[in-house]
Amino acid sequence: MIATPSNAAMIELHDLCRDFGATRAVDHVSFSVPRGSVFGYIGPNGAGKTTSMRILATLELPTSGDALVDGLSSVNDPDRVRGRLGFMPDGFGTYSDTNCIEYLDFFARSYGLVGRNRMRRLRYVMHFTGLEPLAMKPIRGLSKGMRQRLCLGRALIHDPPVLVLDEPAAGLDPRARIELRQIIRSLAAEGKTILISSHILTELAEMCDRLGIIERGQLLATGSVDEIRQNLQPDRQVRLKVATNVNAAVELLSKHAFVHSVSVIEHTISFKLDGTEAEQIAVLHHLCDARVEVLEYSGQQNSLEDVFLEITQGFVQ
Ligand SMILES: Nc1ncnc2c1ncn2[C@@H]1O[C@H](COP(=O)(O)OP(=O)(O)OP(=O)(O)O)[C@@H](O)[C@H]1O
Repeated sequence: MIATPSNAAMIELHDLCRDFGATRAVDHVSFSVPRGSVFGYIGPNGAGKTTSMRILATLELPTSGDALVDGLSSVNDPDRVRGRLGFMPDGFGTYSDTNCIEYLDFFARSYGLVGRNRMRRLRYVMHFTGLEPLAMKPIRGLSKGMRQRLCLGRALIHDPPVLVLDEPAAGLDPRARIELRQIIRSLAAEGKTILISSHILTELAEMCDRLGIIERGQLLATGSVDEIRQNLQPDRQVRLKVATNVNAAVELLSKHAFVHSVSVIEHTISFKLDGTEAEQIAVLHHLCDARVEVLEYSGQQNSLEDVFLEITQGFVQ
């Protein structure tokens, strides 16, 4: 068997389209996710996240384009894709009378795990998800957070290299959300490649290496949080508060070609910088060298909510 290179793309969407009648749910979407990284798929209701994830998970066929897992087409090679991918859907199954261990064992058997290997995987997944104390508890008695852990356990049971998680943080309380973030990061550290969706950018920003923002089936932006923010807001807004001599500070700032839109209110000067972070630091050095008494010097960025609102337009389909 030829080993996949360590930085190879484990998830690839190639010009993926899916129509439902007149609705184009996924509209020429392409992106890739390298091994061991976490890609956040963010978009409002009806954006096309679930449809693209279901295509990757072989539960839906694309109208055109392809979705690859570890280089295998989910259209042409669905059986081998299923062996390499764990899917956590946004809804739970209908097995509420079974207990946790029975539920996981059912899926372990469905994936063809047998003998010691099955028991080993069951033990590992119960331990990893923290469900050991609840092994015998019926699913209907589980909290939302514990159900999500069980559903993640089900996606992990056959030890797939790729995980596709559809809104796993939905409805979780803050503690459960932090725990989920830790679980996701430790899975990525183990080398798993993860595609995870949400409506909310702030919910995923910290746990993802890269993000894709989708609306009405179209991918509107991709990159790290900083890249997306930088593309949207190339100018840095800086706020400077000085103890004395505001005019000297303003004069000094105006000597920098990349400083513009300077405004002053009492001892506070606001300006825009179209330079890099290093240039922002150079401006501060210049002020200090000229003995301007700086009380505050801070760069201001759009909040993640602002970034999301700026990219999306609020269309729902
Ligand atoms: N089986 C289907 N039949 C008809 N239309 C569908 C079907 N599945 C999805 N759609 C439509 O495709 C579009 C994308 O839906 P999808 O569920 O992929 O979005 P989503 O981003 O996952 O939304 P949500 O966050 O609300 O789950 C929506 O307009 C939806 O109504």
